[in-house]
Amino acid sequence: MSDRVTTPTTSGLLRVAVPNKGALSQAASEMLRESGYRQRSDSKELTLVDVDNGVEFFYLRPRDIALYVGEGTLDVGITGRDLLLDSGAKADEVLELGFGRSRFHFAGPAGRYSDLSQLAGARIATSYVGVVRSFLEERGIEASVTRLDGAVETSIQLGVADVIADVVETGSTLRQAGLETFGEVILESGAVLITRSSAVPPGFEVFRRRLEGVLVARSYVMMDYDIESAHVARACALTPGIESPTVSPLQREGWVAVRAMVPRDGAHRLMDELYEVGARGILLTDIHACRL
Ligand SMILES: Nc1ncnc2c1ncn2[C@@H]1O[C@H](COP(=O)(O)OP(=O)(O)OP(=O)(O)O)[C@@H](O)[C@H]1O
Ligand SMILES: O=P(O)(O)OC[C@H]1O[C@H](OP(=O)(O)OP(=O)(O)O)[C@H](O)[C@@H]1O
Ligand SMILES: [Mg+2]
Repeated sequence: MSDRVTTPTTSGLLRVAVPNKGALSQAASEMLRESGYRQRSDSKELTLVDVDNGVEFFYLRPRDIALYVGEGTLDVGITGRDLLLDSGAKADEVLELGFGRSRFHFAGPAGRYSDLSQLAGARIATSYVGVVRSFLEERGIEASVTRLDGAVETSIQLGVADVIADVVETGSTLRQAGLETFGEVILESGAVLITRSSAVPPGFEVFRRRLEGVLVARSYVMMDYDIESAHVARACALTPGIESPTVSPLQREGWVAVRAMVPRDGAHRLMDELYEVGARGILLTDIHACRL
């Protein structure tokens, strides 16, 4: 990152685009709040300045965010990978944010389609024309693609399309429409942080590190325990921490206290294993923020 070019912004504030509504909006604002930034309290607010943290937030449609960032109008954005790819904007994904995960699929009436070769000559409805066209082109499949704004599942029932290509999360919308996916996943999506790698704005690294800190804080917990010095090596092998565990002497002769960050997943199993090797007073605590 350090070899990237930086360009000054006119206001001196980092200009950040945040989804104003939809599937990514709430989780994006929550993550920013956890990163120490002010967030709007009213969903009608369109912009918000956080002078103390050197950031100005613009609440925009997630589909438009990649365009603003790609053109350099805004410095940074949070949007979906599928929307970034669909836009063809010259913005780059720099961090996956761990929410808004979905898969992009072709789907048709249950039982009718099983293979992508059946797409040849089909009428495909989608809100993601860019993604679908490049997928078909790469495979040399000729089909007609129609752009719809949303609720694409209904287009088949209405006779406008034979097949749809859309975001699938739980699959319940497809099921309700009597549709099922077929063929390989077109792409795996999720919320991502984007910027222009060719012109990284000042203040971007601090912003990225704050969000990364939240990701780490969410996926790790702090583990503390006491153990006899004779067993500490075995215990530390189970809890190596990020750099290395902290081992401090206890008042009680021959015992030490150990502190290490451990992955949240499997932390309870780890507590069982630590108990087995002699650890006692084992505590798990949440981490609220972190810089590694
Ligand atoms: N269950 C979901 N439904 C829709 N989008 C989801 C879901 N889960 C994650 N996403 C992601 O959210 C982004 C699209 O956001 P959203 O659906 O809110 O926008 P939109 O379809 O343009 O607007 P709206 O649905 O409010 O008209 C995409 O990146 C998409 O992959
Ligand atoms: O697999 P599921 O959990 O059912 O979620 C997927 C559905 O959610 C989104 O619709 P959205 O509510 O954004 O409406 P839209 O289609 O009008 O964009 C998406 O377009 C699918 O229709
Ligand atoms: Mg939608």
